[in-house]
Amino acid sequence: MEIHMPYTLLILLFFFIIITTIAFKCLISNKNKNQPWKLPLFGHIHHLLASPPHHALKTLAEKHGPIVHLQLGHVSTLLISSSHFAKEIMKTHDLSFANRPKLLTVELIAYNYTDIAFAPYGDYWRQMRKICVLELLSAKKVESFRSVREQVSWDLLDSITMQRSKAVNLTEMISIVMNTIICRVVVGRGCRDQEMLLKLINDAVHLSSGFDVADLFPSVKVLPLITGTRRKMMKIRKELDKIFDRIISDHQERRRVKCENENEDLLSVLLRLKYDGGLEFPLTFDNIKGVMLDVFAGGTDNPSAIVQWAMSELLRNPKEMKKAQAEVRQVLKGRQKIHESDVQGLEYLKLVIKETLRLHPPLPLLVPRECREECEIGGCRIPIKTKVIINAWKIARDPDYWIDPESFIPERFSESRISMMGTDFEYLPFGAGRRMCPGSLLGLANTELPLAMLLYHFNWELPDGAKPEDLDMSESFGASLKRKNDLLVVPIPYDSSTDH
Ligand code: HEM
Repeated sequence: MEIHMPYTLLILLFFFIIITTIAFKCLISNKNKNQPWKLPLFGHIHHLLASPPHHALKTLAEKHGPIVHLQLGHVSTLLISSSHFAKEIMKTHDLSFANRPKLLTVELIAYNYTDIAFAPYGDYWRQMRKICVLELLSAKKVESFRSVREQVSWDLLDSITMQRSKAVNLTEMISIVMNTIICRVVVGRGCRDQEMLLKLINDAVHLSSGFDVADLFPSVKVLPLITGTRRKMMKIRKELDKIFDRIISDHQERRRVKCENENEDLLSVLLRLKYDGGLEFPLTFDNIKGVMLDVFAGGTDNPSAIVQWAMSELLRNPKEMKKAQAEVRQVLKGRQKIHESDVQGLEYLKLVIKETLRLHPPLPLLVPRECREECEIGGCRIPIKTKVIINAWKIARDPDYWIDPESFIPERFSESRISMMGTDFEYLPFGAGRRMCPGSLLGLANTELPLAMLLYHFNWELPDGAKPEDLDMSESFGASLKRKNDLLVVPIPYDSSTDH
């Protein structure tokens, strides 16, 4: 049922929230000072909804300490902002925090939590995670899509070259590249309704950030009806479902004629597992759609954001840009086309990506966890169902762990052994522990080749003679941490003969 919001209802709702807010006054306890704080909640929610939440939460942590208990609406939330407490959550007590919170927005969109990212910790999640790690996103599987990445990167080269030194919208171009790669990885070729699919997923993930009013007041059942969240999510869900159904039936039709030696795309793997049987939880079509949703959501926007931020940082730091270009040009020695094997030797490029992930992690607050067994963190008892937000973005800019943390210095990783794979808790672009990202290999492979290609074939300038320091670096918090404004740049084709 849809309720079209009459104003009186809205006003009533507003007062209801204020009253419950006052009743639930936000208890913020600073564990460092061992002193409870009481602050009106509404101001904080307003800040969270108004500015990028990782910024607002950083300010909160600076004021109240690295472990803060806050009542976000009706949701009891633990905010973690230090490497020490991140390790407590994701290593020492990983099992106690292996759940995800239940969000109405996710329930509506992620096939009732039967995807992987939001499935509750338990046997079903373990089965799906195993399929993910062994069958869908293993190093061998990622490697098998090498030719897809090469072809799509070469197509990008052609479309930029055609612009003949006019300004190009790199944001749009990179998004298309990532969309195309992930469609071919999942379906074996371009998806029907590709653009619409990705828009819907983007809208869905944006609404599922956990900061939607309906998710902050889950016990107010009428809220999603009044705010329109339920209507919006149901609309997205219906459209998405239709597209996924068409993709699956097209795919089954095509696969009736099976070609020998053809690389198995991810949907083929899932359908094989469905029909071969033998799984403790036989896969339904909804389960398959849930996994596809995760792969599209994780595999499109995140790598796209990394390439855009890396290019933005290099444009703002010409010395580092020159160094990255010199490396790839030296390795390729004037060859016409870049291949994935060339990327293996690009040490500086990898440092650039690492430093980009430090300053601009696509998921700055990771994916929230939820406490499933009572435990003690920093001397506090954490009850079951407490939601946990880890501000990985703040930790990765903390002067306690990083020298000159706001500056882009890829070299900082050259001597350091800090890994991005969840063992060093001051640097967590892919999270850590049992629920760590299983798609890091695919995500990085999809990032490295297009970035190397951009650096090899072109020199880059900002339009209208703008200076590096003029480049706007504002962020927009959504499905992933993106540039607020599209990245417009002028490509100058690089002529290797001028180097000699
Ligand atoms: C390269 C960019 C990527 C980044 C930075 C990234 C980051 C993350 C982070 C921070 C988490 C939460 C980890 C935690 O809770 O500790 C996560 C979870 C997840 N990611 Fe990624 N991701 C990326 C690419 C991908 C790709 C390409 C896929 C799939 C094709 C993917 C699929 C997932 C899934 C399924 C989860 C949930 C795992 C679970 O709950 O068991 N990600 N990702």
